[in-house]
Amino acid sequence: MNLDWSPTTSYLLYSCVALAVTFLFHTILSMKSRKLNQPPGPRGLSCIVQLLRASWNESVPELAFTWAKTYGPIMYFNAGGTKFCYLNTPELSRLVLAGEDYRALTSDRVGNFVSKFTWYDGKDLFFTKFDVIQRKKRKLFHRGVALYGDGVEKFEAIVGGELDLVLEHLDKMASTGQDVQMDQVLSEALKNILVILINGEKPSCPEDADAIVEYDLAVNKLASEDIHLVLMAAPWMRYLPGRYKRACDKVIETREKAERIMFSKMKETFDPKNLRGLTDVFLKSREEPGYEFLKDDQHIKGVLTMLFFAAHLTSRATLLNTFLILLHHPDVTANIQDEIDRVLGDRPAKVEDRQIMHYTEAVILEVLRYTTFFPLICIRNVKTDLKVENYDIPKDTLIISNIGYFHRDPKYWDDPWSFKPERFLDAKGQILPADHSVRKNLLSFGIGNRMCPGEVFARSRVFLFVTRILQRYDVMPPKSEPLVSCHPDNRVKMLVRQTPPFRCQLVPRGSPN
Ligand code: HEM
Repeated sequence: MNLDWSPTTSYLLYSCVALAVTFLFHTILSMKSRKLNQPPGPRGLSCIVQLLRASWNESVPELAFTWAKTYGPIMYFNAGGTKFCYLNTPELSRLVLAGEDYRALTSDRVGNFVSKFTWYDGKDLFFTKFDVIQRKKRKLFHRGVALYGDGVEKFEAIVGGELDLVLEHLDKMASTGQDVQMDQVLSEALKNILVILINGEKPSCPEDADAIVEYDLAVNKLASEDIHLVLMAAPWMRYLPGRYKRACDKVIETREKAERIMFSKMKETFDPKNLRGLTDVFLKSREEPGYEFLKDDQHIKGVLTMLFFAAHLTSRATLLNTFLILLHHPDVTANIQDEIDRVLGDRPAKVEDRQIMHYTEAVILEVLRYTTFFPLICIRNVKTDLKVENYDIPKDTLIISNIGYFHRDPKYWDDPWSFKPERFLDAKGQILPADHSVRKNLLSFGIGNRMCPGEVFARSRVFLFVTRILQRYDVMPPKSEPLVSCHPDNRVKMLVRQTPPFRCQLVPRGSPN
């Protein structure tokens, strides 16, 4: 047999051996803590091999799903020195992440390789402790987004403006009778709205929004399981030529431009009497007592670029999943259109209409459950040793809520792999209240002190998009290609899983076809 020891083969072999040794070393070190009554879970070499294989194939959530079936409601394992505890039920997620006895101990996140590398050693808003600085940043986020009072009107105007452009674009395409590339048209509007939220104004040219998206995709690649799990255990891998170094280099390469657009350009034209968007809110606040830490530009840059990361692909996934699912469920589309005709007639929806358009709201909740495109969430760090259900969870374990598993567990959801908005409605067709047991089992936005602060923004925006587009068009499968499957397995695998590109036909409502 002729073995060809090319540089790539040697590199791969070297990397695999080095990684296996690193993981094994940490696992042996962790054996001494075995005396504790830790929750069940995979152990030893088999755990490492399965994890390495899954991270290579970007299928850690699938592995977590299988393990949850094997090990039950709570599981624990050690991956190369990082201790993980997965909560595989909504009850345990609520208890450990938000319960009175636990939440003070489980509200921290810690910097990991991605946050340290990308956001100046953890000067962001996500991978941080729940300390005074974090709470102040969250407060400024709410002040800047201001989805209350006049803020709602401003939000409706921004989204409405972008939707006008979307409809103009769609009208042109629909009039040619050609299929519409839905993901492209909607993504464009979504990213513009985020840039407006951050800067207070539209990107000065399309390339600016694209540059931010390019940076965002680079960070997502670095944060994806296949890369970051390995870099967490073996940070030195970033210096070796190959996929890990490439991922790190891409972040550095794209960061400068994104920060120039979101921060430096705004700083140059900042006027404290005329606050345009979130960047200005942060710039102004650094003059307030208690907010001096913001005089370090890296804190503001870290928050802004991290916000784009938190908001962009999650919103994109929700909106595109909604349309892809509607294409497969014409009955659901017809029900939404009935509700639009009954409640709105020809006027565009307002955010407050969410409270009376129960069916549309139920569809959005079911999209979040059925697709669960962000399957492993929360990622909190345990502050001290914990006892959960008689099990010992050591200090510094990472707690993860495995919503990818329990959002599809038949114990909580009847026929979980079917799309059924009715599960969120009562017998009178009213949306179940947020404290209803069914709603409480849906944890797409997390729970507790670190729950997603962008939930209202995200759900309101999807609502405005869906109602406006379905008010105008019937959406139908494409003529030029088979309809892409809407099954959650058929997704582009990354940290926040995305629909594959898809087309559809848009036919103006009421026109003969
Ligand atoms: C459907 C869309 C979205 C989903 C599913 C989602 C989901 C999540 C989840 C699961 C977390 C972690 C929560 C926890 O640990 O308990 C989170 C955190 C966060 N999200 Fe969202 N998110 C979405 C949209 C947004 C948007 C639009 C924004 C901003 C405008 C945003 C900003 C944030 C921030 C800043 C955090 C970190 C909060 C903290 O650590 O204190 N998200 N999100």
